[in-house]
Amino acid sequence: MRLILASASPRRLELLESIGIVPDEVRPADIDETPTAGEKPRPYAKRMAYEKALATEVRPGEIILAADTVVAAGSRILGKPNDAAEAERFLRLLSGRRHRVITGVSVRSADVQRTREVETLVKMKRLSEAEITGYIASGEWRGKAGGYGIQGRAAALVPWLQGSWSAVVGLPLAETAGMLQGIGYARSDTGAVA
Ligand SMILES: Cc1cn([C@H]2C[C@H](O)[C@@H](COP(=O)(O)OP(=O)(O)OP(=O)(O)O)O2)c(=O)[nH]c1=O
Repeated sequence: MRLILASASPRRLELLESIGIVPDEVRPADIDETPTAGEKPRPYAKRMAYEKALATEVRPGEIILAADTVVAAGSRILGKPNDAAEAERFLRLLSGRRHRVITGVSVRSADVQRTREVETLVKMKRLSEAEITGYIASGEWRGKAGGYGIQGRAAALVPWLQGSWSAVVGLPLAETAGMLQGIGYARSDTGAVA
């Protein structure tokens, strides 16, 4: 089986490789990411992962893997900020609060598609003005849901989380490995030990 990672996210590729799963090809999916009216973060993340996998052509012998990560502040969906001002608004919204990070994952073969979502509770400390300014200046908010990356400087802003760290970074590894196995992908397909 050939594994096709339908994602442009460098984090997802690194996470997969960290558990010995090396995609044979990376084929990013381009879909409309607009939420439907009143759509809640959890169903939205699941739908996005489903649609990314569905939008990617699958040939016999291939497995498509796609994911989508959003930050939820209450029922508000925080995606990737468009600019520094929006990233700053997101940080102010999350400051001192518990919030949820939801990652949808979808796997698809020529015969079947399975999709699920994983939710993690994250506590962000109350941020000082200096912390907000410094973080925005670092540029690390770019391309990251909610405007922060827990794998970098923002680790200093998150005292705890409950759930899956890898899901926050972009791919819940235990769940993804299980889903890949369930759809017929063996790690030995990559030459690594099964
Ligand atoms: C919350 C958080 C998100 N992120 C990243 C993971 C995702 O790359 C990104 C959310 O954007 P996504 O839309 O999920 O993914 P993407 O646009 O980067 O890539 P693709 O759609 O092609 O798969 O936010 C972190 O790296 N660290 C974090 O702590």
